[in-house]
Formats: sequence, structure tokens, C-alpha cells
Amino acid sequence: MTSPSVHLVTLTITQAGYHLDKSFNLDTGNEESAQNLQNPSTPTTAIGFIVEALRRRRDRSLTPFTTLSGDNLPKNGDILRIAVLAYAEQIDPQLAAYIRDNATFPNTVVDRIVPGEQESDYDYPSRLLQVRDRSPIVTEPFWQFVVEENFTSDRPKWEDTGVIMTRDIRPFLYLKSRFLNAMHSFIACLAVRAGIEYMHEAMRVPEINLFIRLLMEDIAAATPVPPSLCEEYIDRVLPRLSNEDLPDSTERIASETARKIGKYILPILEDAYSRKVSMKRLILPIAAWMLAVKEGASESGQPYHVKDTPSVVTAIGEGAAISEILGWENCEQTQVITQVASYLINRS
Ligand SMILES: NC(=O)C1=CN([C@@H]2O[C@H](COP(=O)(O)OP(=O)(O)OC[C@H]3O[C@@H](n4cnc5c(N)ncnc54)[C@H](O)[C@@H]3O)[C@@H](O)[C@H]2O)C=CC1
Ligand SMILES: O=P(O)(O)OC[C@H]1O[C@](O)(CO)[C@@H](O)[C@@H]1O
Repeated sequence: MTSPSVHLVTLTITQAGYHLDKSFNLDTGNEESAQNLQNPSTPTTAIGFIVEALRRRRDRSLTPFTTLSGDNLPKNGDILRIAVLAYAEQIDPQLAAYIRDNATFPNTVVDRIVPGEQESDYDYPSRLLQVRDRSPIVTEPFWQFVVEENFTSDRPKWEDTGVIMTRDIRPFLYLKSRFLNAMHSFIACLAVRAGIEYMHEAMRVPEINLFIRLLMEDIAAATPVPPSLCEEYIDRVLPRLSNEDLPDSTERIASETARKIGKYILPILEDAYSRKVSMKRLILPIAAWMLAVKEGASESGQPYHVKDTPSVVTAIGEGAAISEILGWENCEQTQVITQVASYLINRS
């Protein structure tokens, strides 16, 4: 990272790798972050490495590299920049000022479904290429990579390969985080309650399929992006969600649902509230998921192995209100959300 030939450092380390609090600010109280702050020249965290490398580059009069996040975070570059500056500030305010003025953190949107590895993935390379690949990665054919034009120096000519280079990633972020990420969670929430193992199987159930299409209309009405762009994205995403050649387990998507609701679904609810779009359909999948968690089972009694924070699981088991469970007490629209959720849960 301190070599003059390095122009770009990229991260795909999941949200956990950033040590953020609920508001997406750096959690300096995190044990590993705190340890790194004590010994900044021997970092172990991603943020610690970035700051130390930028410090060494500054001291050697090298241009700072561009730091590019490929993680699913709302405005991932802005969040990374804030985290890096907060960490650097604790070490040396002058270093923080230098990074603020000289380093860049482009926002990106990475849009491609990559399910977890499974045994059958190993068949592809041997069948198609007659080679044995020990770490095949199977993805869908669709991909979209959107990168904000914000680099400190040379960058690859990604546009020649189909990457969208733009000054404003917001419309792409709205479309992907709402019609893919949130939609994934909505389908998975319904599917785990219905006892369905794969995403494409859920999309084959006529009632779920119809519900998902109606839900997309609600999301489009709540989203500040031109309707024609929403419609175009919806037309492309529906076959992706139904792709039976790429089995994606509902359990994978339903893992960490509480965190994903905060990241992907709460912003939709906030917009729905201010734009006066009904929240009933938007909350129903969350209510279904809470029932599956509470009972540890699908509607027909198949066990559901929830992968979520133990405190969330306990709170749901004890019948706590959704606002309390997800830490939404301070939201203006909390009462409405809680009332609708309680109504849906009690009715089913
Ligand atoms: N799988 C998908 O369909 C898509 C994933 N993404 C994003 O890409 C990122 C990676 O996702 P996947 O490759 O699916 O996950 P993965 O679980 O296959 O890989 C995660 C990687 O992050 C590393 N990591 C985990 N915790 C870390 C920490 N505290 N510090 C440093 N590294 C850490 C792991 O060692 C692993 O190499 C995520 O942020 C995800 O949101 C974005 C679009 C689609
Ligand atoms: O990074 P996060 O918030 O865990 O999001 C991962 C989600 O993104 C996707 O990879 C694409 O929606 C899902 O398959 C997965 O649930």
C-alpha cells in the first residue's frame, strides 16, 4: 500500500469490517479499533491499514491512493471517508486534515448476485473448461458496477469494459438498494415463514409473486427516482430474482435481517411515510419474519434457524415492539410502523 505503483486500494470486507455504529459512524469503542488506536503503526483493521498507509505515503511525499469501497453501504465512499477521518483525527489531527484535503473515497454501487458457494459449483469449470478450479465463484450473468468519478490520480479505463463512471451515483444506489437488496430481504422474510428453501422457489408461488410486484409499485411510489427508471429496473430485476439456474438460499438472504431492515428497509419506510404511501405491504414481510423468529419455525412448523443478533432474537421472543427491537424509538414514523406491525402479527 506504500508502493508508488499503487494508485487504488479496494475493499469488499462486508459492513462488519468497518466497525460502524448504528448511524454508520466509526465505533471507536470497538475493541479492535481501540487497540489499533493505541498502536497505529501496527494496524490489524482495514481502517487502521488505510490510515497508516496514507500517513507513510504523506511522509514519503507520495500521492495518496484512491480508496474504493465495493461494500453494500449507503454511500459507501462517504461512510468510509468519515470513518477514516474519525480514526485519523484520534491519532493526529494534522494527518486527518491532510487526508481530508488530499485523499479520495469514490462512492460505488456493485450490483450482481453472488450466492454462497455450494458443492455443485465445482462442476462448472470441469464440465465447461475441463479444468479443476479449487475456488470457483458462480454468479448471475447480469452485472452493473457504478463508480463515482473521484480519483486522486490515474485510474483504470473501466468505462471501456462497461462500468458506469458518473458524478452522481444516487439514482443507481436507490434502485439497487431498494429493488434488489430490500426486495431480497422482503422475499426472504416471507419465504422463511412459508418454509421455502430457495429464492426462485419463493418467486414461483403465485401469491408471493403477485405480492412482490405490488410491493415494487409501493417502493417506486416512495422512491425519489423518475418512475420510468424504476420501471426499467423492475423489469430487469424480476427475472434475476427468479433465476432458477442460480439457486440462492432464503437462509443466506434472511441472515442478519434486523441489520438489513435498518439499512435497506427503514429508508423506504421513511420515504413512504413522508410521501403518504401505505406501509401495510411494506411491513407485512417484517411481521412474517418476526413470527418465524418468535416461533423458531415456519407456518407449517419446519424449524427456522435464525442467524441474527441474539439480543434481537430474545426481544422478538419476548414480544417486544418492533421499534424497540430495531432501535427506532426516535423515528417520527415509529408509531405508525409499530401499529401496523402489531396489527399484522396479531392478525396472523
Ligand atoms: N454476494 C453478493 O451478492 C454481493 C455482495 N456485495 C458486497 O460485497 C461484500 C462482500 O460480500 P461477499 O463477497 O458476498 O461476502 P463473503 O462473506 O464471501 O466475503 C467477505 C470477505 O470479507 C472479509 N471480512 C469479513 N469481516 C472482515 C473484517 N472485520 N475485516 C476485514 N475483512 C473482513 C472476509 O474475510 C471475506 O474475505 C459485502 O459488503 C456485500 O454487501 C455487493 C453486491 C452483491
Ligand atoms: O452487505 P449486506 O448488507 O450483508 O448485504 C448483502 C445482501 O446483498 C446481496 O448480496 C444482494 O442483495 C444479498 O444477496 C445479500 O443479502
